[in-house]
Amino acid sequence: MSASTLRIALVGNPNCGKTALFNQLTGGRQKVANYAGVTVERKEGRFTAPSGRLLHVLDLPGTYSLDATSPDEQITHDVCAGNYPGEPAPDLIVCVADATNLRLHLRFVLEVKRLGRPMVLSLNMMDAARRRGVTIDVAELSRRLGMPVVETVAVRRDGVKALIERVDGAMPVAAPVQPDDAASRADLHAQVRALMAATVTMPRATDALDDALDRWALHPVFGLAILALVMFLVFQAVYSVGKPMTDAIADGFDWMGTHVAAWMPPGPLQSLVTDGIFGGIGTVLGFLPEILVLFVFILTLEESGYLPRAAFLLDRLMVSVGLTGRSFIPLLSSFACAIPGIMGTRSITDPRDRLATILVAPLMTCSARLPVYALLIGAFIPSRRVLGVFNLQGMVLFALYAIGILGAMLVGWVMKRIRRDKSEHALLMELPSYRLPKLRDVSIGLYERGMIFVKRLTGVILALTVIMWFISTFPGPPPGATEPAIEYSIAGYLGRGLQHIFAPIGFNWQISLSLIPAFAARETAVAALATVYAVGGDAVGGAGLGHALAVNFPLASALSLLVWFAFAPQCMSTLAVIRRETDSWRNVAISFGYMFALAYVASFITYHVAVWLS
Ligand SMILES: Nc1nc2c(ncn2[C@@H]2O[C@H](COP(=O)(O)OP(=O)(O)OP(=O)(O)O)[C@@H](O)[C@H]2O)c(=O)[nH]1
Ligand SMILES: [Mg+2]
Repeated sequence: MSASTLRIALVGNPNCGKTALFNQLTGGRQKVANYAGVTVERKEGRFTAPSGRLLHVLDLPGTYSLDATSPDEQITHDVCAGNYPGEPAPDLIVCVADATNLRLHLRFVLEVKRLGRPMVLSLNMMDAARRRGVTIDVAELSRRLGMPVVETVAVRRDGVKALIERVDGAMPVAAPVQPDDAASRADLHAQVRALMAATVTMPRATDALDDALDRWALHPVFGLAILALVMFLVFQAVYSVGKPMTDAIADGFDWMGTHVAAWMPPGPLQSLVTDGIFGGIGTVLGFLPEILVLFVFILTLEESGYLPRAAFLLDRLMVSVGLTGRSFIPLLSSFACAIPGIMGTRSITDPRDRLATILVAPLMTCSARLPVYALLIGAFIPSRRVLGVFNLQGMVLFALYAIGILGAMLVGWVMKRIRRDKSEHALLMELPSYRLPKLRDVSIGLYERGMIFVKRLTGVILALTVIMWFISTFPGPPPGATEPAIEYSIAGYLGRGLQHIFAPIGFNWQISLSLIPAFAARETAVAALATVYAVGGDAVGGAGLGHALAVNFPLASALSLLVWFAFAPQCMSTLAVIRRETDSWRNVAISFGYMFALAYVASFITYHVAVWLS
């Protein structure tokens, strides 16, 4: 590495804005959110400072202390101490502190100082500090700490100038700080108090708005009512706002498919394009608006500071079902996808709580299941108003999410019964200030999610759809065949084979077959059904797949399929992440096995009750 490159590590307590700073410096798009424990991995970025010097920046998980207690904190500890495999200690530690909460954050600054490495303190969130009337004597703080101190506002483009100027100065940027003598080591708190007294004036009252909001949000009764209302509104909105857009996209694709097909000679290629690409992929793409609406809400909630409050409210309940309040945010992330959810469990200190959370995370309805739900609900549930305001389809969607959550509670409770050590941990979690979400952050988050979806669509889902089209088309029917052509194809044989397993829960061969690609990516079940029915001669463009299903499929089977997807075994990528995060094949087997059994039994009951009732 040349002498002019500088390796900087951003460290600090959780939620002080390290990642926001990292993104601002490097132009990165790492996830920023208003709760502790967002970053759980080491992330690297680089940028060229005005002087031409190349700066390597490391964003690290937040930690309250260098005595690591959870897997994510361990990473920060190892990087700072120079013990991280394959990586020398950073040239400069930029310790980030929340200027509105220095009483807490300075303690960590002093702890890092003991490492005796070159160090700069970044007083972040200076905008919020000024607004609240906090004043800090930066020069005096710098003198007392024996290190450069700069003010930053990580969420503003010009808010990191002072930090860049500081680190872009002559090398070395900062001399190694002198560790304090052993006598004063014992009492970090006394040191913090002395520093605070000499350099910081705090306004007497804390943030009045936060307190006022918390009186409602943390109220044992109103708080829960508000939480339930928030969740309910989210699913209503997904339906009311997303559905019309979905229909428009589906119609657009149908129109395009018909026009493209008119240009092509009839034959296998035309069938691939209309049935496979436009029918299959187009149908899945149509669900993008619903997914994005869901994410507008998730991202807004994440940035608002409300989530840790919800975690507090639910802690008692979560502990009683063998989880912890700490599980709440990883489980909520699993609504996007179980993979970030499972990785988010790294901030859970207790290994058993962590494992329990990992095992139930895939029960949360991930966004890949949304197209499947939306398709089946659209086909089978009438679009009616209930009590004049609520949309029945939206209510069924909400119920499906609720089934996943109840399933997770049940499984957590059973695991708690099984495990011998029943100790519980009190929930210690910081409540961040409420914050109005920034349009820019929400837009970046939405763009990222949208791109993930489109990449899946043009990657794995497209590939699987082409394969599905191929096996549904070949081999062609023998001369003199009496059944529809698809019955003689590979898909027909495979589907009928699988049907032996799934007939007891009401699945026909087409559905049984669609479960295979769904194991790679859930949405593909929709594309696969569209392709299979299209090749089989049904019109699936626009709202056609819904009609094809409604005609070919009894209601009992549809309900059974919905319940199947609520509990269905995780996709392959989730299993791979469980393997990586727990380092055990046994956990993978347990996780897959219990979900398969749960899904099968629940669908079996649903199917037979529905048949009996109808
Ligand atoms: N007002 C204001 N908000 C900020 C500033 N810096 C960060 N934030 C907000 O603070 C919250 C936390 O920011 P992150 O960058 O995720 O914090 P982090 O330190 O990376 O947190 P962990 O990864 O959990 O350790 C987000 O809501 C940011 O939008 C700032 O300078 N001013
Ligand atoms: Mg972070």
